Amino acid sequence: MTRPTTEARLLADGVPAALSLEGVTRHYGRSVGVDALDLTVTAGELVTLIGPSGCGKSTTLRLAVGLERPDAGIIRVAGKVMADGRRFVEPEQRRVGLVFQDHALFPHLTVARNVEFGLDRLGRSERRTRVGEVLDLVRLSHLAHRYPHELSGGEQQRVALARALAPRPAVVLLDEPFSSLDESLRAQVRRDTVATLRETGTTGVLVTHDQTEALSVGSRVVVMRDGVIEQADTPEKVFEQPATRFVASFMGDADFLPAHVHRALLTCEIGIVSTVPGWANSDLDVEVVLRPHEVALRPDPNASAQVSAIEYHGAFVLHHVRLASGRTLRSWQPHTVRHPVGTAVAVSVTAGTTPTLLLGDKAITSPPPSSSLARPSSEPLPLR
Ligand SMILES: Nc1ncnc2c1ncn2[C@@H]1O[C@H](COP(=O)(O)OP(=O)(O)OP(=O)(O)O)[C@@H](O)[C@H]1O
Repeated sequence: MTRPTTEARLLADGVPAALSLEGVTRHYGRSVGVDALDLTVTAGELVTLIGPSGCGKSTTLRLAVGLERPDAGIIRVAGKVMADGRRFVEPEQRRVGLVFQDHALFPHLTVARNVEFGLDRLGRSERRTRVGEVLDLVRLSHLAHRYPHELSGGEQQRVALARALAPRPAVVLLDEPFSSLDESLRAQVRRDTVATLRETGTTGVLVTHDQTEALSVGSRVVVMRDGVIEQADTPEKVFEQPATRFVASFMGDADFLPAHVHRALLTCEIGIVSTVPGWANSDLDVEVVLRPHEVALRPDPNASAQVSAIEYHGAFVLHHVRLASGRTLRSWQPHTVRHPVGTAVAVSVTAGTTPTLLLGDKAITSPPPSSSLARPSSEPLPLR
């Protein structure tokens, strides 16, 4: 990712970014926590942070909240420097709220006292008013006098959110806040949490392991790997236009086939995939990324591809198809369609698909100069 300029750390109307990390590095001996990380979260954004275990998600949160000191780089909250080579602001002075996976409520304090905990700078009546406001916000006023062990997991999570929001932080960091909840509760608590953050215009950074959660919750998705950001983009771009091979395979299922672009026509083992506008004069070997929802199947006794496995997922059935080359593609089919293992199938790409092309491990959107044909052709023929 390119380093943000000073301007990029400001919103158009001059409001500073809620959180920015510039060139932030934190190593632990020989292992990399984060490495020269640049991340800017604008006020009101809800960013999801995702990546494989050990990629530096928690380190990023710990640095932002002040539980870690960076080896290098600058961390700002609401435009103010929290950490750089000289300064280090303690966590309680940062205006950064934190919600943990295990909620981390004080077991000996009631709900109201838990929420009141970070409000010691307010007078008693202001504290009470604020506690009432945030408990109303998370719809828990009626449980204000209960203790954490008298609450469900979802209610505990709402108390943790209320406690984080009470001091009006510039940004709330949520470290896998739903992962201790069972699946049916998780979706509801997630919806409530996102609604509360949006309703209050709170800036949030949410760490998750769950690709669907990252895509559905975030206004922007940040994909990390080995302490660096691979791609930070809208959910649609991260899924539909992954910047790298890693992002393509980490954010959803993806298969890769050797392919060729010649005069804007993209072909691979299964035939013509699509046209590639703007590549009229190109001749280049690439790889094409195909996701299972983009792959269509039709039984055809003369076809060389065969269904090699099927997985029933409820609403959809995932078909694994072995191509003549021995490579495998996957295809989602509706639950009413099940081609038994061994069925010969014709494989094609569903209409309207604009697949990602890879050159090495990077996606390419325009033809490299080296791919140019000596003799230019006219524009590509449209596909029928
Ligand atoms: N206190 C520490 N001492 C040594 N190494 C650490 C320490 N904290 C983190 N690391 C290392 O830094 C890297 C990033 O860790 P981090 O906890 O940020 O990853 P993560 O993306 O949050 O992983 P997970 O998804 O498993 O929680 C890992 O290689 C980890 O082993």
